[in-house]
Amino acid sequence: MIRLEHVSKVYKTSTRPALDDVSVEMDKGEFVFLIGPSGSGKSTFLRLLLREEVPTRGRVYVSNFDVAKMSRRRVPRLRQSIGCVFQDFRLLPSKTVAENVAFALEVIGKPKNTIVKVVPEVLQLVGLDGKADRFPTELSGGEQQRVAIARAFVNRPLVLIADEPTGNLDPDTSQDIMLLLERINRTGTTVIMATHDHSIVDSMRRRVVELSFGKVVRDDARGVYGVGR
Ligand SMILES: Nc1ncnc2c1ncn2[C@@H]1O[C@H](COP(=O)(O)OP(=O)(O)OP(=O)(O)O)[C@@H](O)[C@H]1O
Repeated sequence: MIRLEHVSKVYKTSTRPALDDVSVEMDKGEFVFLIGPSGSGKSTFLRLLLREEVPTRGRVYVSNFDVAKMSRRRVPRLRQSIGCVFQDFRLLPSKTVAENVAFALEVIGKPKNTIVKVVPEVLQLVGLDGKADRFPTELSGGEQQRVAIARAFVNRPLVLIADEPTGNLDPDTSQDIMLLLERINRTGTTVIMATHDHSIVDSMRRRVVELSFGKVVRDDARGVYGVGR
């Protein structure tokens, strides 16, 4: 599903590689935590999957896309197969909950009758039925993140990338969001989550890929955040 082969990334303005000879494979339906200290290369890893950056060396494959080599014209199709959730939610403030989710489908040209059908379904899945007509400012942080997850998932992506999705949430709300990501993972969607949250990683016991100075220094099938540290 996802494969990096000897991937290095050196940004133009930097001497040290952000990623340094990374080879890793993630299968369909896996739930993977990407951990490591600030600056270890997690965001760079995720940006390469989305073709927001291209590697300096190596190959990146997502599903049947040869991501680094594909033409610019095909990039939107790659991005349609990857849903993204961020720490800061990134909702459109002038649109309601339902409109935020619907917008993700409108921009990829889905017909109106499909949108009218699937938006309520996904809002129910994330536990937001009844809040469809609220604006983001009228929601709690946890509810806003649920909208962001609904928006990322409504097109049933193959992969869901979550970059610090619980970074702005309290521990209880974070647990609720993790339950939701687990539920989405159970539908067969591969979930890759970058996080600094020790307790979440320790409680979930999923695959842990740890980066340090751009290298993969650990890859545990059912890992915890820190081993002997
Ligand atoms: N656009 C860029 N231009 C130059 N250097 C960059 C750029 N983006 C990241 N870097 C550098 O690449 C390295 C890896 O950064 P990256 O953002 O991937 O780390 P991270 O693990 O996601 O960190 P954090 O946990 O703080 O988000 C760092 O040294 C960073 O300064």
